[in-house]
Amino acid sequence: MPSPLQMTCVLVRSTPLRSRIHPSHVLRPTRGYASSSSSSRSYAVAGAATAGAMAALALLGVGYTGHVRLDSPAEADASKRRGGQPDSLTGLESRDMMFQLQTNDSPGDSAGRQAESYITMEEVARHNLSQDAWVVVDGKVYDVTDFHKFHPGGSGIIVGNAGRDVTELFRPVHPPGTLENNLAPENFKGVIDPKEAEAARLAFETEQQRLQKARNDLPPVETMLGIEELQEAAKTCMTPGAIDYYAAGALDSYSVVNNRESFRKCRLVPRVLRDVSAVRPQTKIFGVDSALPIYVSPSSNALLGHPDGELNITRGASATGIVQGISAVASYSLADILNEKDQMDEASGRKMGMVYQVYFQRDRSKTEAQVRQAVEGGVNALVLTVDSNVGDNRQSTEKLKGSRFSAEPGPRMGPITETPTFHDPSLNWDDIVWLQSLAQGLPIYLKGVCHIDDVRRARDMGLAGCILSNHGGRQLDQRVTRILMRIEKLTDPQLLKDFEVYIDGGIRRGSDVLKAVALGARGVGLGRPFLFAQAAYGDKGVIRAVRILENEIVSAMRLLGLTSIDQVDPTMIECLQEMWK
Ligand SMILES: Cc1cc2nc3c(=O)[nH]c(=O)nc-3n(C[C@H](O)[C@H](O)[C@H](O)COP(=O)(O)O)c2cc1C
Repeated sequence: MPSPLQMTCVLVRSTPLRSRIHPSHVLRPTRGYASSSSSSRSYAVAGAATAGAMAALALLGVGYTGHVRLDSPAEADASKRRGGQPDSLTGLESRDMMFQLQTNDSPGDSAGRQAESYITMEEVARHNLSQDAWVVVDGKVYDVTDFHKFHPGGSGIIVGNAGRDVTELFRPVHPPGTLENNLAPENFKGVIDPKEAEAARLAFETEQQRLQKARNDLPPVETMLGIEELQEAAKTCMTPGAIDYYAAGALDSYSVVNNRESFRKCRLVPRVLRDVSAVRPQTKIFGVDSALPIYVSPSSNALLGHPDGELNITRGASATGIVQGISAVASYSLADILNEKDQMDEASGRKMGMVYQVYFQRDRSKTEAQVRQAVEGGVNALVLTVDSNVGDNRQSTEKLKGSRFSAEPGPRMGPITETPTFHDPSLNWDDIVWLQSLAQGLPIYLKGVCHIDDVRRARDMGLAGCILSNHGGRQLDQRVTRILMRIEKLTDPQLLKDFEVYIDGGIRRGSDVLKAVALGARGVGLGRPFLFAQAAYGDKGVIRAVRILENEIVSAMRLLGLTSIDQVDPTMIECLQEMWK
């Protein structure tokens, strides 16, 4: 007969979208516990870890089926407080992910001995350095010292929050199983005092309730009339951290502001007395038919704004006939997104356009695996981003972390002094040949180019095109923001003959799109507008954003005397002299 404290919890995921946890990644709380292996300590760890896992998975909005024996009064009470059933969890159908927590230790009945085994937040706070980094997620403590260097979202976000409870930051952007897939059992250090965990859980829930209410109170999506209005609406139902992640620019955000300003400093010159009864804004982007000369610029962490994240964008892009760019560090896996695309293609009877953005990782085998998966998955083109070979340096983000998580100045030096270990800083032109060998003939575009000589070199290497971009002002601040001037210089008919140039950054109106096209762009990318739109209204927000832009593009085309996109030409734009200074 099993001991009352022999617990087996088997949780099985209900959606097929996420990746499978390998049996070797099963979390075994007792093995990883930092201190002694006394049974009372092991029990405390196992019990709280089980409770924490349940709460975490439920809060992630994922349904599970399974069972758990919670025979200790403390566990039963904790479960009741969470509104759960003390001895069973039943739920949605089971499919593809299994998460097991097991311990066979004998009971320890002393509350004193249990408390002894907890890790305090004070102790966690001592591990706040890049060479000694612990974090708390759902009341459990993890040592992420080795892992943070390889974090796809950058080392800085982890090191900047080392020594703290990161549940609120972690949960919205990581699918279940992330910790188990990336950390060894030894990295699990134990659990924090349930009182402290409870306080963190309550704070999290209060914030979730606030956000849910704000989401319910959003005005109907049809009332949104402009991209910036959509963005502002989204901010009302996002955490300050999420808003900052989407909106922030590097250092002084000079480039973010100037991306927007540069469009305002150009004016359109209409032609009159032309029959504009039938206007066709359609064009080809990345070799694919597109309803409009716009595409979704690949951007990470859509999940931060909405639980369906990038899938919202896939649905919205498919419904409106525009191309979706997938970030190499998207919050949903490429497999999930391709799966969603297949479903949308089947439902609509046409194939949506999709391009995959590549980062060169230090571990080339990972880059190779991603590229192969994208090519085999049927994407239309590869976009290699070449402007991000260091970690993020967003000052507003650093400040926010400080105020939200600690009053202490604490060492937050990740982004500034750490050598990035995810991005390969040795990336150079020779590597392009390697990417070409993997691409199996798919067109490759370079994203993040500004200098005319780099554009020429890309063309000479047989690439399909370049995206003139400063990464939405998120990388090198003060990087050239007069990108329209650059593109004008590119209106060398020979250069643009067989080579496509795109532009992104600060495009918020249909007139901005036409200005870029007038200066020689094949099309334009938008990053933040789609992130925010889906954050507020899911796929409906994405569709609304496209409809807003479509409406503006078509009406501007009529007013400019244009019936098709190829009629837009450089004589229809004047840029203010100050732009060229
Ligand atoms: C939150 C966020 C995440 C981004 N992630 C990526 C990324 O993973 N890869 C990439 O090439 N560009 C990324 N970008 C840059 C966008 O692709 C695009 O260049 C930029 O957002 C365009 O500026 P806009 O936001 O003003 O439209 C990101 C931008 C934002 C705002």
